[in-house]
Amino acid sequence: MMISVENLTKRYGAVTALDGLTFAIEPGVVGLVGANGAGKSTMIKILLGLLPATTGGARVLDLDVATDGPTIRQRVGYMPEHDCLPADMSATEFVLHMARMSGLPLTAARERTADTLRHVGLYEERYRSMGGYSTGMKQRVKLAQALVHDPGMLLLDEPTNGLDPAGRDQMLALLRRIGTEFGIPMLVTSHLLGELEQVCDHIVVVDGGRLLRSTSTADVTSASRILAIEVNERVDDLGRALHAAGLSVHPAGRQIEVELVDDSTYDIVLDTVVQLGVGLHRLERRRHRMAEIFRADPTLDPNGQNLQDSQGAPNGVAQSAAAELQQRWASTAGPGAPGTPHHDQRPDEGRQR
Ligand SMILES: Nc1ncnc2c1ncn2[C@@H]1O[C@H](COP(=O)(O)OP(=O)(O)OP(=O)(O)O)[C@@H](O)[C@H]1O
Repeated sequence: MMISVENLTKRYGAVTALDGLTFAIEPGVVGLVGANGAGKSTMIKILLGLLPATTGGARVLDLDVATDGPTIRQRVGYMPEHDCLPADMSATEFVLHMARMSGLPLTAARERTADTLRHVGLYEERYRSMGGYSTGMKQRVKLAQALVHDPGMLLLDEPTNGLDPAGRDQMLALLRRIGTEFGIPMLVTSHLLGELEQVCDHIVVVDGGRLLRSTSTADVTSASRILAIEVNERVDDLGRALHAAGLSVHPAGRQIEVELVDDSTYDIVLDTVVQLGVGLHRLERRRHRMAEIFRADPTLDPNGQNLQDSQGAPNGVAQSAAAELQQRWASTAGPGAPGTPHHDQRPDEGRQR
């Protein structure tokens, strides 16, 4: 097991930060997701053996956090959430210092520092003072110092915090590469479920210190029976034509979704696209999204907006918009007819990433 947690409770005076958590996770890229204050940082500090549990316990790489803290911290690389970098040092000086602190001889530490900074994507800038770095560059240095001593596992606290959408995507891709190419298992925290499900093999969801769900991502995000179609023009015409051809059609922003009945559904879609003479940009099976399990069961999701990322509109909005457009395509009046509103954006579409 990479991490196992048993009946773990942590109280700070009257505040219960973790409340009787039990779960076990195999090595891989694992996400710990929860709104701000859910208890993620507390969990990481307990796993590092830096903070004692109030009751219950945990094991990391089969070591007991209560008694084996120093060994855990030798074997695990830790990226803290907050900015902790000395402004007047360069990335090279800082990461080299951390490599030396972890016990590497000077030559090896120099080599590892250069390699690690290159892996995280810091090049010429690595000789400049970190005070002038962007948030993205600082996050990369924090990641590099966690990696430099070749740890057996990583604990990363909010590595995408403060990054713009492009920076988030780059950081997530980097983490995925570290997990798969270098084979380093990791626990990464975020308050955004949508971004963790892109890169994690397993997700643990906490809320108010309690466990909501611990699940393999593949179990939840398996392929759905929905085909997404994107064309270069005349989306409404295509929607009407597919409906007329007998398919169950739903608008989805600039895309159209149809229910996949069997292989003939693909033929109908392709024939219809050819008949209309429009350009086909994309035809693919949708995957389920993890937020759907929370939408399906509101009792699991007391802080839905936080867990659902930026797509957390209530499901009813999607349903009524879909019904309206379904009607529009079924009728001959076409778009623009009175009483046919155009808010055809489903909550899981138009993601601003
Ligand atoms: N040292 C402390 N003393 C008292 N309360 C604390 C302390 N550290 C955390 N808490 C409280 O414990 C709860 C969990 O905090 P924690 O920092 O673990 O959450 P988090 O999920 O990491 O949130 P964030 O992403 O905002 O850091 C919060 O209610 C927080 O206010």
